[in-house]
Amino acid sequence: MSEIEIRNSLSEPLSSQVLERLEGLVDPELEQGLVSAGMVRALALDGRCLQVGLLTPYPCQSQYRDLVMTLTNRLSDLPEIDEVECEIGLAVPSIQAGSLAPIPNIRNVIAVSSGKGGVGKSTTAVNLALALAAEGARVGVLDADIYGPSVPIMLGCTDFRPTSTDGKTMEPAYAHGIAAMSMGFMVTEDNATVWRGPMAAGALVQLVNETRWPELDYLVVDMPPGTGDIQLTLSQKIPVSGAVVVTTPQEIATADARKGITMFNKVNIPVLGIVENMSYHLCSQCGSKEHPFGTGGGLATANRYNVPLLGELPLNVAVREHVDSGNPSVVAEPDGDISAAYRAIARKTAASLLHRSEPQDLAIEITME
Ligand SMILES: Nc1ncnc2c1ncn2[C@@H]1O[C@H](COP(=O)(O)OP(=O)(O)OP(=O)(O)O)[C@@H](O)[C@H]1O
Repeated sequence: MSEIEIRNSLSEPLSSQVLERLEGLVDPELEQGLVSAGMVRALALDGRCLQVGLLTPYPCQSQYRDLVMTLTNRLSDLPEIDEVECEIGLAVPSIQAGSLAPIPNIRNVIAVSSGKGGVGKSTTAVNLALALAAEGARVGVLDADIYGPSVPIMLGCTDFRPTSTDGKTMEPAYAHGIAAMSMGFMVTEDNATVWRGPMAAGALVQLVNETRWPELDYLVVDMPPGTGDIQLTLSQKIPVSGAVVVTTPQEIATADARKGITMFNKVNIPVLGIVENMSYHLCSQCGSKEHPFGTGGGLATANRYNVPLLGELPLNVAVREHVDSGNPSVVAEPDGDISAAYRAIARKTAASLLHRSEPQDLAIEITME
């Protein structure tokens, strides 16, 4: 990460003592001390109150409270300090993997893909998008699954029809605090299924470019399943910053996930990690953990390609019921275990994007904690 200037009005030796303590605090996803991670931006003393300004480069709002508590504990034993005030802001850098021009207003595009159909790619994409938003980011979702667009149902906006105010671009739908665009808003499934690969890919590229996206930290793209021409064309025509590969644990699914990783490697798109869906099932009778689709396929694939395993989701009837009703688990049960698992995946995905590429520019926004 590039050298970052700290607005520091503390005098020595207090300044060194504070910086040393802040460096001793290691961000769990960036695996660096707060100073080396570039998160410490401002230090000032107002009487005996130490003011600390932090900026995180990835969304992690649910971690702020713990961070502030740990930080306060670490700093308040210094004799000059009675109180610590902490401001935390989010500044997501734009990561561009290839030579394609960025889409206006969109800092990062994250593709969610699966080698095999039916593994829960759309469920993961929608929950990942909502989890990134729940962690503080500005998020949109593009449903590129042209032959089976499920995002309108999953976000509960099937009746939405795009309109245009300038005759050139379409307004996206807004649901649960995120922007969304889907071919499902415009064509019926029956129409789309007769489209050939190049026509479908062309229509999707047009859809992404002709949507009036608001300012977004992340656009999550729910890719069509598989690794054929349409997926390859999309990966080459949309400036994807990184890809998440969804799989179930069994061999037949992980074999297809491997094909997905190979495809992204071929087009130089960093694979941010693997999500293993339907990893296990908790028996509703006795609570025991069962593995209907085997174990360890996601981890083995992650290890083989040296990419992170971003998380494992259980096979849980609530996950299906939530997306079927247009209220994905992250918004239906924000304090539940499944939501926590998706939020952890969101933080890891965003951090993986930082690990795998060099940031290019930074937008700064400060909020009060
Ligand atoms: N963890 C889970 N637990 C229970 N049901 C799930 C889970 N994940 C997904 N499902 C259900 O499995 C079905 C397939 O999921 P989804 O549509 O997300 O898969 P997909 O990989 O996008 O499929 P397609 O290839 O058709 O696009 C849906 O009915 C969904 O509700």
